[in-house]
Amino acid sequence: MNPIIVALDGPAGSGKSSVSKAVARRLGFAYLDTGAAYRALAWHILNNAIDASDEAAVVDSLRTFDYSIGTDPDHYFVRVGADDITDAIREPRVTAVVSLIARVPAVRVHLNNVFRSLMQATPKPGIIAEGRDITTVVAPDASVRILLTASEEARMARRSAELPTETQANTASQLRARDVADSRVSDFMTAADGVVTVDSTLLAYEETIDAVVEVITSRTS
Ligand SMILES: Nc1ncnc2c1ncn2[C@@H]1O[C@H](COP(=O)(O)OP(=O)(O)O)[C@@H](O)[C@H]1O
Ligand SMILES: Nc1ccn([C@@H]2O[C@H](COP(=O)(O)OP(=O)(O)O)[C@@H](O)[C@H]2O)c(=O)n1
Repeated sequence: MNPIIVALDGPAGSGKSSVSKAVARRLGFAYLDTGAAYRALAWHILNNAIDASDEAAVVDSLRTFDYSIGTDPDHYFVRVGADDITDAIREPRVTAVVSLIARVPAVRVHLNNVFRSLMQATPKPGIIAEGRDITTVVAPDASVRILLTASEEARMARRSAELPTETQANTASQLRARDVADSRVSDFMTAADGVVTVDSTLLAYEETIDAVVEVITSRTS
């Protein structure tokens, strides 16, 4: 049987990764972090000293991009070849170049095919895939489509709490710049037709999980 697909989009720091992972655990679903693939490609490019602004070189680097990701929420990992880069892809040097490579159309086409294969191959009854364009481009026919939002202030406070070595001002300006760059590629600030918005600004973390689970169960049972 085809797995139930849940598509979830939103801006940086809205809670996509942490909430999707927790929701997947609760429902016995798999979890697909699509941003990790863009981050892994950015890491691969830095690792091979390729200029991230050179589109042709970025596209060429896909030939040697041997990517794998864990979709079990309890065994999450990100690898390129034999390198485990689960933590390395969160480093600010990777975050700083990821939007540059994510704007390249051939990169998006390549990764979207990877995402669709991973979703179809899940051994679980469902999979929750999160990113920027899952509800609109990667899986517009998903059974459930959600936009997870939060005010810019809340998102910045959350990201700052995760990156204690960075100054708050640095984290905020990087997050803002990335949202601006990313929103030129995908519209993840407004819900497309049929997409349910969950605003987490005034919700506690557990309440956000409950709200997303409620949207999914009300549409799949
Ligand atoms: N109400 C909330 N909803 C979602 N996340 C929250 C909430 N309150 C605090 N957080 C925290 O904010 C952070 C959001 O980060 P993350 O899940 O990586 O977001 P994204 O994947 O959208 O960038 C996590 O550390 C999460 O625990
Ligand atoms: N579906 C997606 C997911 C991520 N991305 C890109 O990948 C980057 C990292 O995504 P992420 O989800 O890990 O970022 P955070 O929101 O967790 O900070 C984004 O800034 C986008 O440039 C994308 O273009 N499309």
